Amino acid sequence: MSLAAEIKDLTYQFPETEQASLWNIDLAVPWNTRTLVVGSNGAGKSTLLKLLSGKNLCLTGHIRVNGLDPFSPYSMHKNEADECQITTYLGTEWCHMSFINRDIGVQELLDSIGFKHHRERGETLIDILDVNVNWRMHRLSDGQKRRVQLTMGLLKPWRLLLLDEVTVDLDVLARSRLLAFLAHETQVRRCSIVYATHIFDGLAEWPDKVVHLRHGRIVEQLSCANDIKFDSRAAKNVTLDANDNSVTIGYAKSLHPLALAWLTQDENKQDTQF
Ligand SMILES: Nc1ncnc2c1ncn2[C@@H]1O[C@H](COP(=O)(O)OP(=O)(O)OP(=O)(O)O)[C@@H](O)[C@H]1O
Repeated sequence: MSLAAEIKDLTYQFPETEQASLWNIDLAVPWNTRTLVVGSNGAGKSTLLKLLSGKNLCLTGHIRVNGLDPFSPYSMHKNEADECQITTYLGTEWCHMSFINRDIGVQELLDSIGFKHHRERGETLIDILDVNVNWRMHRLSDGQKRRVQLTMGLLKPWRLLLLDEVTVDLDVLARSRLLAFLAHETQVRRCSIVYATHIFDGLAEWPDKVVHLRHGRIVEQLSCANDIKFDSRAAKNVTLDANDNSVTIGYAKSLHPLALAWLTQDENKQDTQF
């Protein structure tokens, strides 16, 4: 099978709405790749990811994940031959689930979803996301809850990971480590990631492809290797070349490197100061 996901001529309209949220979408997601989806609020990013995850039924167009219709009950969870889930969708809806605010321990939650079968992955994630298994959910900050969500959501390996703006309340250090872990996953095993976000710090070299959604339509698809150049001497922040569809990005002012350095220092000082 040559593609992790494939969408052809997909138009999607929610029931009881007057116009479609996605129009004529064509997208190919090869194996071992990372695709970043960029677009304004309401552009259709979540709708696209939910269709790929099989949460919504698509009646027009063609959509396949791991070669199967994601809405079919056969394709949803397990790949018969291995321990992988076909898709994992992680979105912000998790915050509204009732158990998030219950007096329940993190280890108990992890055990309930099969931590002992995926102990090595689980321990790596706990480490990366700096989760304390003795935490009680009802006493956590939003960012700590998000770390638990990600540890739980990423515990079982997947074939296609759909990330719907779930790094928004992670600190820069946790986010940077998570992005590195995810990139590594796509390099060492057969899987791919589609990630919709509004936060671009630390993502310059992360994706293979950047997809621009505007009002439900894909208006640009850039290959990071072929179409995007970073040039610190460029006169403008961004130059879009209409002839060959390429982009040159100049020096971008950002406090991200400073925040990353400070949090790394904070972590090293934690043990000695307290
Ligand atoms: N359940 C729903 N019922 C009807 N319309 C919906 C529903 N969910 C989303 N829409 C509409 O579909 C369009 C795309 O919404 P979507 O949530 O995919 O945008 P998005 O790009 O993820 O936005 P954001 O950046 O704000 O999360 C919007 O016009 C929205 O109003």
